[in-house]
Amino acid sequence: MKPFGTPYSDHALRVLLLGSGELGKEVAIELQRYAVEVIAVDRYADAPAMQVAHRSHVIDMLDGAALRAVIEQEQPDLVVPEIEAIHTPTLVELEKGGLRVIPTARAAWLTMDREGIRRLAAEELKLPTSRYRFCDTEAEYRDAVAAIGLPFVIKPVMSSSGKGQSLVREEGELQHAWEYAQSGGRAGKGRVIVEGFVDFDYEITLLTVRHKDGVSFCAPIGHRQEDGDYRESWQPQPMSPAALAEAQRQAEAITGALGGWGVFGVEFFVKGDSVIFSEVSPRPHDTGLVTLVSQDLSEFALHARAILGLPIPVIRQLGPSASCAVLVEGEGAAPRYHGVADALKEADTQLRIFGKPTVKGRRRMAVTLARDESVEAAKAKAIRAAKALRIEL
Ligand SMILES: Nc1ncnc2c1ncn2[C@@H]1O[C@H](COP(=O)(O)OP(=O)(O)OP(=O)(O)O)[C@@H](O)[C@H]1O
Ligand SMILES: NCC(=O)N[C@@H]1O[C@H](COP(=O)([O-])[O-])[C@@H](O)[C@H]1O
Ligand SMILES: [Mg+2]
Repeated sequence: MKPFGTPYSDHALRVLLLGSGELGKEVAIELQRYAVEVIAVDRYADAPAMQVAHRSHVIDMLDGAALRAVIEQEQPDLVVPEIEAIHTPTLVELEKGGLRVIPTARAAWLTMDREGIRRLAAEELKLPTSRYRFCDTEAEYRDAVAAIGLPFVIKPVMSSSGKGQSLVREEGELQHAWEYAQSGGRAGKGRVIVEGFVDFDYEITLLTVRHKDGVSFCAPIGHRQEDGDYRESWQPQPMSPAALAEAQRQAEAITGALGGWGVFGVEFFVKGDSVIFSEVSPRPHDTGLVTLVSQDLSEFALHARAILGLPIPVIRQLGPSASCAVLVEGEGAAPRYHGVADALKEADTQLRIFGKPTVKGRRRMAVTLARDESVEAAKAKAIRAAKALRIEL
């Protein structure tokens, strides 16, 4: 890596963020602390990370030509994907020509699509997963359902935050779930995965950092999901030593196979001592927002250090902590936030408002963060803070 430089100069260390949501905003802030020049890209203007970046571009990141053009124009030292929905074959091509993609272009390519990562995890690495089938047509879907049985989960192969995802418990829900998967994905109609429902005691994200000196794990993060999207997360999630060791083994296997440097959010279902791999993000994870208060180095600070080739000698967990996502539903632009003072009145409480410019449907707009004597108390406090907020559309 070349020396650290000065933004706006010809020797600036330049990072191009592909995706500029709430997670990218925190990564941008952490990179700015090292005077890295940050260029934020997303599909719409005034996205959260664009508001703290040195400059920004609005492009369709699924358009290979548009993606190539912005990278050629900006000549970044590092390209940092922040979402899945990117034309990753273009990143693979450009990497061959010397472009550095975080963690690797292959990792971004394999995880943009549920099929790539599921086949790597289950078929190559033999990690335990739910039963699964991929289908392109409604007839194949009906066959998959017959093979896998009820209940099952259906998801578009390209989607995140639960978009297009349904849990199907009864025959009568089959048709609607198929139609929702066809309309709800980020890249339009097409292929879906049908997964057998995993009956778990709890689920975790194991933040795994691959950096110049090896692999570090954060304490496990527990979370609760609704409609495939996270509502609360907490750290540390209590686990048996056997389950934690097994989760770490699988996380090391999957992140090692993906390679490169950076933070990975490895998701598992846990029942007793048995640990089932679900999926992995080769980047900071939404449930990891809790690390903004639960660790001395948040997942965003860790990502910045890892990708810049800096050391991570220790990660300090600061005690029981929680985060609560603040969602709004409706339609409008430039929302107003009421009750901020109320949300912050309790000790050890924090808030991040992302500054998303518009809402259409349901959207995560902010997160509350809290620490307390126990994970339960921290969670209750973060929920109270979130309830104190009112978003006016
Ligand atoms: N096979 C399954 N069995 C049981 N629960 C599941 C299964 N698949 C998904 N879920 C539930 O739905 C949640 C979201 O699923 P998943 O992580 O695959 O979706 P996603 O859209 O990729 O979400 P994100 O991008 O936010 O991680 C899981 O955290 C879990 O609670
Ligand atoms: N589970 C993935 C996740 O949380 N991704 C985060 O949400 C943003 C998209 O939000 P939006 O849908 O409100 O634009 C992404 O840019 C990323 O920060
Ligand atoms: Mg997930």
